[in-house]
Amino acid sequence: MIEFQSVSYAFDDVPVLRDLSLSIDDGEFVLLAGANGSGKTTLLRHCNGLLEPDSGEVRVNGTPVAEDLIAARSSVGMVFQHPRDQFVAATVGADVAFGPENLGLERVEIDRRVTAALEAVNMAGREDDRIETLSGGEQSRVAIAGALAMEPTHLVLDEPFTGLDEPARRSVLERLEALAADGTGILLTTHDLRDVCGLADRVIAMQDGRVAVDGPPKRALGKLEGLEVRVPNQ
Ligand SMILES: Nc1ncnc2c1ncn2[C@@H]1O[C@H](COP(=O)(O)OP(=O)(O)OP(=O)(O)O)[C@@H](O)[C@H]1O
Repeated sequence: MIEFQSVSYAFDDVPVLRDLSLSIDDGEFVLLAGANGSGKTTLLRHCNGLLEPDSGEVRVNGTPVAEDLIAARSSVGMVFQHPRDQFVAATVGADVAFGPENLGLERVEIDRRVTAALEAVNMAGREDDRIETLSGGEQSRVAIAGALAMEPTHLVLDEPFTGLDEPARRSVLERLEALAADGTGILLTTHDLRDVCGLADRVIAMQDGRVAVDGPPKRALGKLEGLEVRVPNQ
């Protein structure tokens, strides 16, 4: 479970998260929507301690993030908006292995995780491919594999569909659906709910650093007017 308890955060004295409380259950598939600048990315970056609240607390599986950064970073896999900026190695296998290597795991366990993570994103056997030669969709899936290799309880993705064409988008969506079905909690930001909200358990929309709407998609969709979110035709 990821819990935000009265979290406030400001960049240079400009409030971005305002007394925000929220909890995300294990296995829940949550869409985080809202206008540009409403605070979505800032919220995500609190989930594994990339940012720390000015006040309030974030807990992952019961432990305050600030108390145990390694536990938070192992439990919450993070996939950033531009996966290209996230890669640390030249080949797929080396990149996906990087996180487990940093946990100090045995080689055999690292290899097992890399194999499983690449299978989970439909990239099995592509360890030796150079990342620069992959398509955008394949790069997104490798970035997801890198997060999965940490065997997180939650996967947090910032606009994972940016720049992807329809087949790539579909492929990433299918992977996320399969992961959610296997019990991984998913939290993803998007401005466009049109083909994701069928997969989600819950839609949260932010406005000015606060939760403006929170509920199951059917209930939330009717309340999003004015929040700059594309919704399916109803
Ligand atoms: N590093 C930073 N320094 C100063 N201000 C920042 C920084 N990062 C974000 N902000 C500001 O914080 C506010 C919230 O930004 P954030 O990226 O969380 O919004 P968002 O909802 O993810 O937006 P988008 O949909 O455009 O990605 C914005 O006003 C932004 O300008």
